[in-house]
Amino acid sequence: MFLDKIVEQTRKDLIQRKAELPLEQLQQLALEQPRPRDVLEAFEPRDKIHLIAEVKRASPSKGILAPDLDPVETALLYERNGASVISVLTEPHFFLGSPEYLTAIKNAVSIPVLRKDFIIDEYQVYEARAWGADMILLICAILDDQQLRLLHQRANALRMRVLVEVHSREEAQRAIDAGAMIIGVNSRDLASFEMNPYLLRDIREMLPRNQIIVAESGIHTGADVRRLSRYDVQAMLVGESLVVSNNIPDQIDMLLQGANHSTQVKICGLHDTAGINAAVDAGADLLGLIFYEPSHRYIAPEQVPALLKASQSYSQSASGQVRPDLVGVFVNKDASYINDVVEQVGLHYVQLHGNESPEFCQQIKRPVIKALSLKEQADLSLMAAYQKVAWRLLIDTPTPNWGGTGLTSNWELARQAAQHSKIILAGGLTVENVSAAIQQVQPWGLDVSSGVETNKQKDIHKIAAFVAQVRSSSIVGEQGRR
Ligand SMILES: O=C(O)c1ccccc1N[C@@H]1O[C@H](COP(=O)(O)O)[C@@H](O)[C@H]1O
Repeated sequence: MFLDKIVEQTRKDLIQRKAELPLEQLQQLALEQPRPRDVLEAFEPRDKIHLIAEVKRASPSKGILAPDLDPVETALLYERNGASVISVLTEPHFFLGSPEYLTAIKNAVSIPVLRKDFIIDEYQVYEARAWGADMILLICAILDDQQLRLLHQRANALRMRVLVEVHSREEAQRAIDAGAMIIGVNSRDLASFEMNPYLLRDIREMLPRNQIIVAESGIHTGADVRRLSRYDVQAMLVGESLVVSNNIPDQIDMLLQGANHSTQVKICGLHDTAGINAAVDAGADLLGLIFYEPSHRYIAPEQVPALLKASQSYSQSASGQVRPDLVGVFVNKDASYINDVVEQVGLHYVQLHGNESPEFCQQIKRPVIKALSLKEQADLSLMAAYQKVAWRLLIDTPTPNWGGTGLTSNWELARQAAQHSKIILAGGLTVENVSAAIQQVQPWGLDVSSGVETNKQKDIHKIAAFVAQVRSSSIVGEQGRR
């Protein structure tokens, strides 16, 4: 197994390095270094997704990636184009990294530098500092709790920050217990190299809101980074897609713009396979299911698992394509009922479209999208209380039927709301008006139902056209799609 192999090799290498340079001398070198750069400051502002750009020539899962890569030139290019931190592989056998790269890069750039390696011994923590690192990586999978704490403390004593990498709920809990302030969720299993694109979605809720969360591995496309915006991470660590790119500035721009300025699309009121297939194929980000009986779009919760299974594009999504997230829409239902449906259906988000109070929102076991109807300026004050408890606010048209009426909402009020919060705009959106809505309101996301229907049935052509129109109207479209 790769992890065993690399740890064994690292132990062998360490015996030699310790013989060449005893720990006491190394510690002295580490202490003589200028104070590390401020990593936490590099991740400001916290509501932006920052880039940790990696200098990597090879990887054991992909082989040689960039044989001719110039580490310093590459790092400088990363910095010039908006990276917040540079990650440098120092492992020589499997990643073709080197300590010299780290020191040379540290001397060339003015942003913090991460030593990316398989650290199992405090000797390596002192090495990192002596070579100029401002931050180290600690991988939960190769450390027990005691080692994790000890190495974390050693790094902090040298004023370095630590990126603690996890690949499961258990490891995430261990990272939290060890006091990690920066937690990296690696979608790649380092034992099998298998990717789990849903890992971040599955464990994001258990990660503390005030910690810095870093998404790691498999970040290539506009769709990949748009997903990160849904999981509220503060940074993404990207190596491969940068070093293999023939235009690094454009690739960085696509990643940063996509993560921070793309528009999410929710296709709502889906209740048949044709509609679900069309929404998935079009590249919708969120699929909405209406659990409000009076609606013609109502679907019974117990029917949903079979429906999703029967929808080929959802159940057997093409390789590289990640399934959209599921949103359940409820109107004034009991919290216990909603929480049961969440489990039964496997919902990722709950949309509350009635008179639910802020306190009610807190009883829901998934992130809440709270729908608000803004009639007049004064209604904007409603936002403050809900903003604290809801994951996103959805601005819809005020109507007696709660929603899904095809009536356009007040875009001017929505525009003002969008200045304070990441809002989802709903109500009367169509392929014809959606570009203007994006331009005027600049919402985080869009939600459409009536506008992609013909005769009250989802229209697969309208769904495709709507999503395509959003992608071409947003600052960031689908460039970079694999
Ligand atoms: O679509 C419904 O039937 C519905 C019923 C009750 C609450 C909300 C409902 N839909 C929401 O309405 C908007 C879409 O509006 P439009 O049809 O595009 O005008 C969206 O938020 C749906 O979740």
